[in-house]
Amino acid sequence: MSFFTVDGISLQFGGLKAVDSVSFSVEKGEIFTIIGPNGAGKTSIFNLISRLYDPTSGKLFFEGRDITEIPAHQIAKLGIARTFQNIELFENATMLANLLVGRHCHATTQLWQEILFLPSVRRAEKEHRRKVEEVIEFLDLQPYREKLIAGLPYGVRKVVEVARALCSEPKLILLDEPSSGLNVEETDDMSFWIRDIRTELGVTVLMVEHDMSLVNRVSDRVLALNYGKVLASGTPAEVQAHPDVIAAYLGT
Ligand SMILES: Nc1ncnc2c1ncn2[C@@H]1O[C@H](COP(=O)(O)OP(=O)(O)OP(=O)(O)O)[C@@H](O)[C@H]1O
Repeated sequence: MSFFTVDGISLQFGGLKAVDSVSFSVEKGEIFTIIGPNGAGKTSIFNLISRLYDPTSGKLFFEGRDITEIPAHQIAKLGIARTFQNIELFENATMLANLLVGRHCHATTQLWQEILFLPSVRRAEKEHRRKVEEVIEFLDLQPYREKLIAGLPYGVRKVVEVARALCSEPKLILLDEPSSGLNVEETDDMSFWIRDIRTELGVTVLMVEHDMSLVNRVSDRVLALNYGKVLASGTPAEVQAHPDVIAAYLGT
């Protein structure tokens, strides 16, 4: 069985099939990208995987386990983290505080233990801080540790969003349009981070992306969607040469 499998999943909003019987599998260590024109259903698939939406039909499997009915708050604990297209950080908190929130799924201490500040609480805090510092180092975010998110340039906030997801120590990371809003140089940097996340941290990457230069540089395999349905899947070159994909992008 594959590392992660989407099996015949559908999502209906009233009369609209946003996702229509989509199936695909991601292998451990892959960078797998979903592409498609606006409204194709890409973000809806991410929202299904992170369990923000319940599928109308179909199943999701992670490491051989059926996760279709796992509640959203337990998904991070299983080892799946995500970023959002429109950056979801606490604007008026420091970067460090935002990254510590990313450790929430590893919280093991109870409120009463925290009030008494028991040794177990101090040990857990040290461990959270150690992990967060590792991620800060990995993504070269040292200069921004104590800065408020609201004061950071957009390109840095995009990297902090990735950092927050990495702080939960995921096995699978979902990146929703990591290059959106970035300039060419920042997109270049993002492509290096994505490859390093796979190569150095061993995290499997499932990404939604519009920038085809980034898609071509980092993806092992690509899945193209339109109107909620799979048009083609394969290597980036195979998918982009597929007549249905060309027609969807040209709007013919
Ligand atoms: N909460 C919702 N209620 C009703 N319709 C929705 C909802 N969310 C998405 N849709 C519709 O479902 C379809 C798929 O939307 P989705 O956001 O998944 O597409 P997308 O491929 O991510 O698009 P984009 O590239 O523009 O982000 C669209 O027709 C959209 O209007």
